Amino acid sequence: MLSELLAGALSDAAERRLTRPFAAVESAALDRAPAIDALHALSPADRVKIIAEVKRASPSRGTLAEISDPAALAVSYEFGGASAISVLTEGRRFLGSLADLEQVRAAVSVPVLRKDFIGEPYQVLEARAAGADLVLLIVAALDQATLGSLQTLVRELGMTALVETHSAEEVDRALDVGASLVGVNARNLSTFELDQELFGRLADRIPSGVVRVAESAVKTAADVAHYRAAGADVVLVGEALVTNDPILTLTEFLAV
Ligand SMILES: O=P(O)(O)OC[C@@H](O)[C@@H](O)c1c[nH]c2ccccc12
Repeated sequence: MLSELLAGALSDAAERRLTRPFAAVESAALDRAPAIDALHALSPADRVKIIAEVKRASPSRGTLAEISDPAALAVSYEFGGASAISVLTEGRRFLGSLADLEQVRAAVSVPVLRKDFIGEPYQVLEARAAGADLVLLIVAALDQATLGSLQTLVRELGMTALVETHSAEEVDRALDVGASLVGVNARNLSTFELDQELFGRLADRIPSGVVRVAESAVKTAADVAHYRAAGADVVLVGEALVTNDPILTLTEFLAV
């Protein structure tokens, strides 16, 4: 499934490139106001931090929410205390777009993450051109050389990579390319199975100085507390926020 998602995202990027060539996206990326320092916004604190996700649908859960106004949702997230906003820009299965990201960027002042299946520099430049401060890089989808070169490009553009892992070996690969923000996704993107204990098993492999992000499988405040107790600096939440009152839910989650 993961390779299919990546292939789809790359083919959609190739399509966009026909009307918006590499050089045009590159100059748009360089023309943007500098990216916000996401590492600072997400740095370890005496309270858990939350990345709140704008997510309409997913291949494993189907349609989650309408979200006709992603900017309004993101404003609620910011008001509710989110430290950053994740925007799913994958169009085929998650029903997102770069336009969603641009609207969110214009509406909030916290860092914004492009959540997509990224495999080539063009997509990183698109992210910066749309105003993203963070880009997701999924270790399982990339060979080590590509992971390293994409992480370098993200840094050169002043952005931060959230490097997503799902095993001890993938955590080591993330650290090998110098990741400063490492995510552990409870969901296996090939089988869609959830393992909420995975973060706890891998957290110790992530050295202090690297920000630890627990991704997926948060339904209740108790789940946030569980990840926090296991060492999460940041928790990334999608479904629970788009299917409930976002401000109330965030307030509850941040009170753990
Ligand atoms: O809706 P949830 O279970 O709270 O999960 C959010 C986020 O972790 C999930 O959307 C996600 C994590 N990694 C991804 C990679 C691609 C697409 C989506 C994701």
